[in-house]
Amino acid sequence: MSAKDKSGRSATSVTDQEALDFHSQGRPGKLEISPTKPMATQRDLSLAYSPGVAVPVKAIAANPATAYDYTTRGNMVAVISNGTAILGLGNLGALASKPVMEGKSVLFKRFADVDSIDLEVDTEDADEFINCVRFLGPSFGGINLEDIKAPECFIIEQKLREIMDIPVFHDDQHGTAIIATAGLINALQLTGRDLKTTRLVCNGAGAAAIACVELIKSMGFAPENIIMCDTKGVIYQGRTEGMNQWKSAHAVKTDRRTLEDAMDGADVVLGLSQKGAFSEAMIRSMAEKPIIFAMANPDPEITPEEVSAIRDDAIMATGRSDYPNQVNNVLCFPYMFRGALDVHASTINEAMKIAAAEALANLAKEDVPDDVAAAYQGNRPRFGPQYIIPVPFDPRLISSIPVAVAKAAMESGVARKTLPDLAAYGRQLSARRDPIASTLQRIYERVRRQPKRIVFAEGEEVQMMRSALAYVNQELGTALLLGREQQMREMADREGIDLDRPGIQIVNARISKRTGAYTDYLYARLQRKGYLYRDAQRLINNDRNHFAACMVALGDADGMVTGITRNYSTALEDVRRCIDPKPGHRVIGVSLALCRGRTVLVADTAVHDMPSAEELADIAEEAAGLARRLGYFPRVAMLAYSTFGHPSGERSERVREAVNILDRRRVDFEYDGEMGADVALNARVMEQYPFCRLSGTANVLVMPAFHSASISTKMLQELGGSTVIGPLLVGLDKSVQIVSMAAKDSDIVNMAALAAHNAGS
Ligand SMILES: NC(=O)C1=CN([C@@H]2O[C@H](COP(=O)(O)OP(=O)(O)OC[C@H]3O[C@@H](n4cnc5c(N)ncnc54)[C@H](OP(=O)(O)O)[C@@H]3O)[C@@H](O)[C@H]2O)C=CC1
Ligand SMILES: CC(=O)C(=O)O
Ligand SMILES: [Mg+2]
Repeated sequence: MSAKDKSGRSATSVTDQEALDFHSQGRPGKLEISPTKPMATQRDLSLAYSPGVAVPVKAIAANPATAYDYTTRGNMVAVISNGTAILGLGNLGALASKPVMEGKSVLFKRFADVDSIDLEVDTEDADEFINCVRFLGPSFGGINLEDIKAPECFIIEQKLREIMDIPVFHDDQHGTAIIATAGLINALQLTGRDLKTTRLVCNGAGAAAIACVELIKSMGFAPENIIMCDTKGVIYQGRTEGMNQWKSAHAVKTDRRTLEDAMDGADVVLGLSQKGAFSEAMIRSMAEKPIIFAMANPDPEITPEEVSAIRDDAIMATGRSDYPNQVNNVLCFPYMFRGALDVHASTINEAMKIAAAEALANLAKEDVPDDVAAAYQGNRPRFGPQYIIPVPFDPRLISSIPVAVAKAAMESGVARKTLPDLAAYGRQLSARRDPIASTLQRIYERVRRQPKRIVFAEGEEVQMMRSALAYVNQELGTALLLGREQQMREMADREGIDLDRPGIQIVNARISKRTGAYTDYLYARLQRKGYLYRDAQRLINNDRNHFAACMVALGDADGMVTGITRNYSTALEDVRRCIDPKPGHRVIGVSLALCRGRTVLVADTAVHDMPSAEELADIAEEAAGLARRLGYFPRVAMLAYSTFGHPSGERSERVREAVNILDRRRVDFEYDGEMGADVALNARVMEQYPFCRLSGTANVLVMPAFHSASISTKMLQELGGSTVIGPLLVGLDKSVQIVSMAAKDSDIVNMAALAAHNAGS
């Protein structure tokens, strides 16, 4: 199975059911709001609310600029829509637009650490809409208008820009225009074209299309070389049907009347219209090395498969993430607002848009460093027809685009705050991205390059079936579902799960031809531990964890995931009966705790109850190794209740001795201790120990005992709002992951992907 087909399509397609489940599981929707200040004591209440809150109120009344210091305004953007042009789905109303708007808000946070809330305004009347939004200015640092149809969007945006003193940015217009222009600059360069003589057709004359054509013209395209089309065909001078002032501004003198006529001999076509609008004949009639941006969402005007079936000289882009060259405004709006907010910009002007387009275009030409390569679907892309624009997961976007935007805002006089050191600003921006999201993305991409056979041991459980399907749908490899076929099929039918999807295999232990081999293998391992042959036989016949682990041990599967029907330690015992530690390694559990853009690995959260000093040193080595494999530079803190000898105590001595052992082993990673968690995680506290050998706050925490590891990760999850992944099993000779009994589908798929990833390392 390959991760990409001929058109370069990668494997991120999802089923309708998966999309619905994703949105409905847990807390419905994709967003929640959480406080940033403690609200625990009477004092907190007095500060946050009456009487303390009166102080910032008066300060803001006296000087409105201080709202950026005392409230969320400076990092808060509203995503506002009336749902009249939801993606390319048309006018489905304000309520139906909510999933897209929540999605945009989440992308703001994920990609640029901008807080955002969606507001759906239930009117199609431009004046009513303007009246609703115009009074919201004090709440936000910026307004991102979304999926509002033309021509009302032009009136709405223009009016709001005039009356509001914060950036108002219609993403479908300008976000799209910036990305399309960046991609086009690069595609023109690759095909050796001069923008002054290039002939371009833009299909669609709505929000996105008009803005694209305007920005392209401002970059130097000749107006007479651009033909726009809409549902009525070519927009020519003198046309009266279906016109408005924004279309008229781009009407050209031409005899061409249809999209077919317009595309004949054209160098470039931009699709900002609807699914399937381009025919094969139209694409055939274009000039040599045509540039085709089919940007309608969710389905493009023509697919890359259709184009590659008829021509092999095209540069092709779509708005989707599962093909190369994703020309989508997600590459722009988070970073545009990041830069604008950070200089308290009063507006987003042409200079800022052009700066963003140029920065994006230039980024695609830069060499891709190692830590970035993994974001690129497993390949190190080189500037060329399949790579004209960075992908949304490129971690360099956050540190380059906002810098260009902020600089342009300062130079063009719309910044109300000056950033004196842009290089330092760039470095601060890098720290804002969420490292685990990139890490998981990287893991998925690596697995797609080398798909693996993972056995889902509890195959009769509905979560396991769903996870197996998702595993296969994401082209991570083959899912081997262990269980009784009839029971599984009945359950799958009831739940609407397609078990006949290529890539899913049902393995029935009772009728498997491998039962004998597994029993022999297990008996050979257990015969001197009090087990008879028939005991081994019973374990293989009746226990899915033993059967699955033997499949992995004997090479019939590459990895295994289990855990929802049996507690962690029981499942681990089952597995350990069949699989040994990797020679020279120790089996441990490592949890990944993700909180506020920071990821720490915590060990050992699964195996050692009260580790000795020697064992603690082993745990540090295993955890540092995992950190490295996940792409981190390990900085290991050996935690205790004391810090560097104070207060002294027997338990801390064990941790200190572990540090000495690591010294003697001359390990090749940073470590120090013993230290408290505050010293390990807080740079200011760590400064009080200038001799500490860690070059920054720790990203690997070795806990002194299982109970402290377990208690602290669970507290982080329940009280600290952290996401905790794992424990990941490390150190086994074969790849096995055990999920918690409460695991959701998405947790299981992540663990299956991690099992597949480890099977390859
Ligand atoms: N990749 C990206 O980042 C983005 C993609 N888009 C996509 O662009 C498309 C348009 O969005 P938007 O501009 O916001 O919507 P609008 O409703 O503002 O505009 C739609 C335009 O498309 C035209 N149109 C519709 N169907 C056809 C067709 N078959 N042939 C020619 N023209 C057609 C309409 O013509 P008429 O004027 O005659 O009604 C109208 O001019 C959507 O598919 C959207 O998903 C939008 C923003 C970003
Ligand atoms: C991507 C986007 O904003 C759209 O298709 O409307
Ligand atoms: Mg949109």
